[in-house]
Amino acid sequence: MSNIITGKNIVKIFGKGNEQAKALNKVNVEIAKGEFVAVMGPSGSGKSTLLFALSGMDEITSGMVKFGDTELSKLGENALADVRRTKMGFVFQQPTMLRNLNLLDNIILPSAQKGKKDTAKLAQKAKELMNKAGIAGLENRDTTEVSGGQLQRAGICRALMNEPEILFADEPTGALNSKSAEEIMELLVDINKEGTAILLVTHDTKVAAMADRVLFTKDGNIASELTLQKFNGRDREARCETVLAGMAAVGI
Ligand SMILES: Nc1ncnc2c1ncn2[C@@H]1O[C@H](COP(=O)(O)OP(=O)(O)OP(=O)(O)O)[C@@H](O)[C@H]1O
Repeated sequence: MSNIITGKNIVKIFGKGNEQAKALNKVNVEIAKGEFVAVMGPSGSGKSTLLFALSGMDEITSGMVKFGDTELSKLGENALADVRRTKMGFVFQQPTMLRNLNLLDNIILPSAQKGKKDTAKLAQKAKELMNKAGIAGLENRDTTEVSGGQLQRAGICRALMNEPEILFADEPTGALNSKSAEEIMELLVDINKEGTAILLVTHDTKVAAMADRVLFTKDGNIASELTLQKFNGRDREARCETVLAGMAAVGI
């Protein structure tokens, strides 16, 4: 299977002189098209830095990141922004929404910014996604009038508006209770089944256990990885135990 993301010898150093921190130290990583990969590791081990490097959100110090056949560092700022906007989706722990817009408008806003697309079509698409995400009927709600889980689902709908090839998610369930976290994960599993690759950073074993593969980071590198069967809605406990054993094996 061909890769959607290929990272080779990625080094990321923050700061200068005595203040330098090597957040990534020669990381090699490949993500196949349609694959669901979770990243776990101790705080400060480089998980978010890796996600930012692989998505072209942050420049790397050395090494290479490819999206398909395109080397991200060779793209100009506008071309890189275009790849991110049209081929990648982003979900963070706290979705950033504009408070003076309702949920539907927040979902379509980034896609509407280009000014070329028909707003009615975008609204239709957003409604379809909201339906799929279980938040149909909340279109006109203010962002302060929905739960954290509903807001995160809206954030995921927004990330899917452009039908990305890969979704980058940094602790998408980190601010949610366990029931909402599970619902978000089920939504991500469904999205992945439809073909969108996912790279997800998490501290939660249950969340990582739904991925096809788990990368364990330690001291700025991938210390080990675990390949699981495609999640079929069953064997959650056994999968969690496998992930826990994987963590223990690398001492995290
Ligand atoms: N903007 C920055 N400036 C300086 N150092 C940074 C910056 N961002 C991250 N770092 C450092 O890089 C290392 C990796 O950070 P990163 O945020 O990737 O870790 P993480 O595994 O995602 O941690 P957490 O689980 O706590 O979110 C840490 O030592 C961190 O202090």
